[in-house]
This record gives sequence, C-alpha cells and structure tokens, in this order.
Amino acid sequence: MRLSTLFSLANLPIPDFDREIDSITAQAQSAGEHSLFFCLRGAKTDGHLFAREASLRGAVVVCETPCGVPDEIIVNDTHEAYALLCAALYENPQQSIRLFAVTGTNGKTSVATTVYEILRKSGISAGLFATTGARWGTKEAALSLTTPQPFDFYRILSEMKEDGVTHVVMEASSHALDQKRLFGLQFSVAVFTNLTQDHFDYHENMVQYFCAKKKLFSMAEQAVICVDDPYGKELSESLTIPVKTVSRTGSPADYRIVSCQNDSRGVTFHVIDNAQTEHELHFGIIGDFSAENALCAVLVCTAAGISFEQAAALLQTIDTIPGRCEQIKNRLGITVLCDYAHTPDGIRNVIAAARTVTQKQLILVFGCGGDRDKTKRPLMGEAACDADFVVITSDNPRHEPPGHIMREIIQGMRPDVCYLALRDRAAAIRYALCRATPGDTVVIAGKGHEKAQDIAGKRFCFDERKLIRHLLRVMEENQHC
Ligand SMILES: CC(=O)N[C@H]1[C@@H](OP(=O)(O)OP(=O)(O)OC[C@H]2O[C@@H](n3ccc(=O)[nH]c3=O)[C@H](O)[C@@H]2O)O[C@H](CO)[C@@H](O)[C@@H]1O[C@H](C)C(=O)N[C@@H](C)C(=O)N[C@H](CCC(=O)O)C(=O)O
Ligand SMILES: Nc1ncnc2c1ncn2[C@@H]1O[C@H](COP(=O)(O)OP(=O)(O)OP(=O)(O)O)[C@@H](O)[C@H]1O
Ligand SMILES: N[C@H](CCC[C@H](N)C(=O)O)C(=O)O
Ligand SMILES: [Mg+2]
Repeated sequence: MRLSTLFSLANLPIPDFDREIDSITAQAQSAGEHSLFFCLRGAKTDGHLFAREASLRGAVVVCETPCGVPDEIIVNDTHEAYALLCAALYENPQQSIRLFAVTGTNGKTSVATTVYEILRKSGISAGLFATTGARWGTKEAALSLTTPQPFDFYRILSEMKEDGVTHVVMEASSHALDQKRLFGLQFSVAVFTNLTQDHFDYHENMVQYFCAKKKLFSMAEQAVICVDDPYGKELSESLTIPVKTVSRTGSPADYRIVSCQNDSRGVTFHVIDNAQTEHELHFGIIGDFSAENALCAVLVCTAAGISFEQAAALLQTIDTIPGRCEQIKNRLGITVLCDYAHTPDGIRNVIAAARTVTQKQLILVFGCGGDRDKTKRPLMGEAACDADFVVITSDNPRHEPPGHIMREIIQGMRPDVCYLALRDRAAAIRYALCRATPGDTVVIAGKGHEKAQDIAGKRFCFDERKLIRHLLRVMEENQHC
C-alpha cells in the first residue's frame, strides 16, 4: 500500500513523500525496506533510540521528536498513530465488525469465552481474542499477549473479516489500555468484572491500575459492570453511557444474583432483574464468581440482539472453559480442578468454589510467576491458607530463582497450615494427586491452559492438563501410588 493511502485511510495528515509500505513494526530489528517503524516510548527504553537502526534497514520512521534520519514522519503520539496505521494497513476491518470487550483483574477470559460461545451457538459468526488464543469458525491462532499488539490484532481481525466474522469479543488488559493498543476502536459493550491487586510491577498503585481499566469505557457505547467492589461502583456512577449493573453480594444493581447452588455439574443461580422478574440460570463451571461471569456474558449477548432467555438457554450448554475451574474427570473418586487463579483474590475464590464440591480435604497446588508483581506473593500465600493442605511450586519462574519465589509465598502463610514446597511442578502435581483420597479435591492453580513452563528465559513444554490426565490414568490403572 502507498504511504499516502495508508495515512489517508487512518485519517492522518498525508506525508510530503511517498513510498510503498507492506509492514509495520515497533521493533527496529524487524524493520526492512518496505516497513514503517514506530518509535514507542516503553517502560524499559525509548524506541526513538532505535530510529537510526530502523532507518539504516530502509524503513520509514514515525516519531514524536525529530530523530535526524531520512524519511521520518513526526506525529503527536506514536502509540496512537501505531494503532491507527495498523488498522489502515488492513483496510480498517473493525469498521464492519461489532466489537465487545471485557476488562477487570479476574474473569476476562471466562466472560469473553462465554460471550463467544453463546454468540456462536446462536448462529452468529463470532470471533474471540483471549489469553487462551484467538478463535473463529474452525480456525485458531496462538497469541503471545492477552490483548495483542495492534499489528497482530489487525492481521487476525482482517482474516476474521475475510472469513465472514461479524461479531468479535476480546479481553482488554490494563497493559494494553495503558499502551493504547486498542486506540481508535469503538466497542458496542464494555464489561468490568472486578479490580483487586495484580500487576504492581507495572502499575504503581491501585489508582493507576484503575485509571488504565477505566479507559476502556470511554470507547464504549454501553457497559456491563459488576458493582460488588468499590471500583465497579465508582465506575458505574461516573459513566454517562447506558450501564447495566450486576451484583451477587447484595449491593443494589439492575441484575442481582440472589442464590447460587454449586455441584459437580456447575452452578445454578437465580437472578432478579430491574423489573423484579426472577430467572433461573445454569452454567457448567463451578463457583459463585462463575455465576457472575455468566450473567455478564448473557447481558453482553442481549446487546447483540439475542434475548435474555435464549442467551440463558445457550449458557446451559457450555460446560468447559479451557483451564478455568476445568474438571478433569477420573475414576478415583477425587475432584480435580485445573484452574488459572494467579492473584490473591483468584486463589481465595477458587478455593471457596472448590469447597462447595468437596466432601473431605481440599489440596491446593500453586506458585507465583517470576519477573512479575512480587508483592502479591505473600498475599497469595495467605489466601492459600483457606485450603487444608498446600503444595507450593513453580509457575513460570522466568529469570528468578524458583526457591526465592516460593520463600516469598511462604512468608505470607499462617504457621498452623500444613504445606510442602516442591520446586518441580510435575512432581508437585503428582504428590498432590497421590495424597488425595476419595472425597478430596485437588485444585491446581495458575497455569490452566498454558502449554509451557518458562524457566530462566527458556520455554519448556509443559501441558498441565495433559500431564494431569496422564497421571490420573496411571493412578487409575494402579488404583494406588
Ligand atoms: C510490560 C509490557 O507490557 N511491555 C510491553 C512493552 O514493552 P516496554 O514498554 O518495556 O518496551 P521497551 O522494552 O521499553 O521498548 C520500547 C520500544 O523500543 C523498541 N525496541 C526496544 C529494544 C530494541 O532493541 N529495539 C527496539 O526496537 C521496542 O520494541 C518498543 O517498541 O512494549 C513491547 C513492544 O511494544 C511489548 O512487547 C511489551 O510486552 C511484554 C512482552 C509483555 O510481556 N507484556 C505483558 C506483561 C502484557 O502486556 N500482558 C498483558 C496481560 C496481563 C494480564 O494478564 O492481565 C497482555 O495484554 O498480554
Ligand atoms: N469474576 C471473578 N472473580 C474472581 N475470580 C475469578 C473470577 N472469574 C474467574 N476467577 C478466577 O480467576 C482465574 C482466572 O480467570 P480468567 O482467566 O477468566 O481471568 P483473566 O482476567 O482473563 O486473567 P488474565 O489477567 O490472566 O487474562 C480463574 O481461573 C478463577 O480462578
Ligand atoms: N496473564 C497473567 C497470568 C499469568 C499467570 C501465571 N501463569 C504467570 O505466569 O504468572 C499475566 O501475564 O500476569
Ligand atoms: Mg485472560
């Protein structure tokens, strides 16, 4: 595409020179003869420092301050221009697709996947961008980020459009909102699930974390907001767009969950709407929080033109979200849940959910990621004390020593709680499963759908669900350990 066409499609002033452009990048080392290189100011360094390198590779450079290279274009905000020009390169696929987004600390993948499944099952040609990957029709694409960088996002979105997708639901991470990866998009509905501690390695405090999340709602026509935490309540009161509020702990709301019953088939719950009509819903994922996620998903679908009743009926047919309170069936009489809880609130919630289906002991296996929020480690240790026995292990230690991370978790644990620390995650899972007796539940948290363990910057194959299934099969064959 010509540079002039690209800028014109992005509604940006047309540069005074023209060139053929076929790719866009923010990584100087990937720039080439026909690429546009964006100088982004990041957390670690400033992309402007790499303008010369990109230019020597033949790229046109887009910057905020002059870099003194030939063929440079100066814009006010390179993050914004980056998103707009990536959209333009793919001929603005978002203009013919209805978009829905979910933000919040926990529950984004769960809500987004549920919306996707309901839309799909109702006959709508839908697409999904989530931590678990992108999906549409019979296709899938792996994503390295929950909310992809603009170039990857528009590349996949345009493929979805070519394949006839009309509705797309996605997760909006706080990192993405802060870095304006979604700049220029307009969402039919934005959802807020909750806000509790996470990512303090990136956001300085809860106020800044909340500010990043709030940005999504300036890009939305309608909102669905859980008002049980003070941030949701404040957000709902600050917006001028139509808002549907949701609660499950008695806070006043348009849709109130008034009872939840969990059993091995999931959660059955009652909702009273703002016309005081009561509805009974069922969702195949256990946990009171799952009822809240499910209700948010149903409300998003009503904005897509599906009736509440139809959305609720389709909800009943969903029994799995990969790695989210996913039950791994076995003939040993133990309940095994593979889950993605990786925050103090997530750990507390998944234990509470698992309790509702546990007759005897509840065993938890978990760890904390390296090179990420260190302050959540003792808090996750403290939350883990709600289990009867805890196996502390590794969860993507990245560049940190696993033993050091495990010690930080243990610092938050009550001295009366029984635990074992086993650095090798496969050994930790094996130990927990072997320890369990009929009537017990084993919750394995933090990695869910993930297929690798990141140790010292190297990614080792580690498909947790496959490993659990294998161990359970061996145990079934032996009926003892
Ligand atoms: C914390 C974070 O989000 N970092 C992202 C950010 O990096 P950064 O701001 O540190 O960038 P930087 O290293 O300072 O570099 C600034 C610029 O110089 C460029 N550069 C830098 C060095 C070089 O040699 N050459 C070069 O061109 C970089 O490409 C970049 O454009 O910008 C980079 C490029 O645009 C991203 O790759 C990087 O994501 C990293 C890989 C990442 O892991 N992000 C995670 C934490 C993330 O975004 N997670 C959320 C989900 C979180 C959740 O679960 O809620 C997500 O949406 O996935
Ligand atoms: N509404 C909720 N409130 C609290 N905890 C939840 C909620 N929904 C899910 N969880 C817990 O958090 C875990 C992660 O859920 P999910 O993957 O949906 O969150 P996410 O926001 O997408 O996370 P990420 O930031 O990694 O993308 C689940 O496995 C479950 O244990
Ligand atoms: N998407 C989240 C969850 C990571 C969960 C855990 N497996 C880890 O690696 O810390 C993040 O990037 O912070
Ligand atoms: Mg997610």
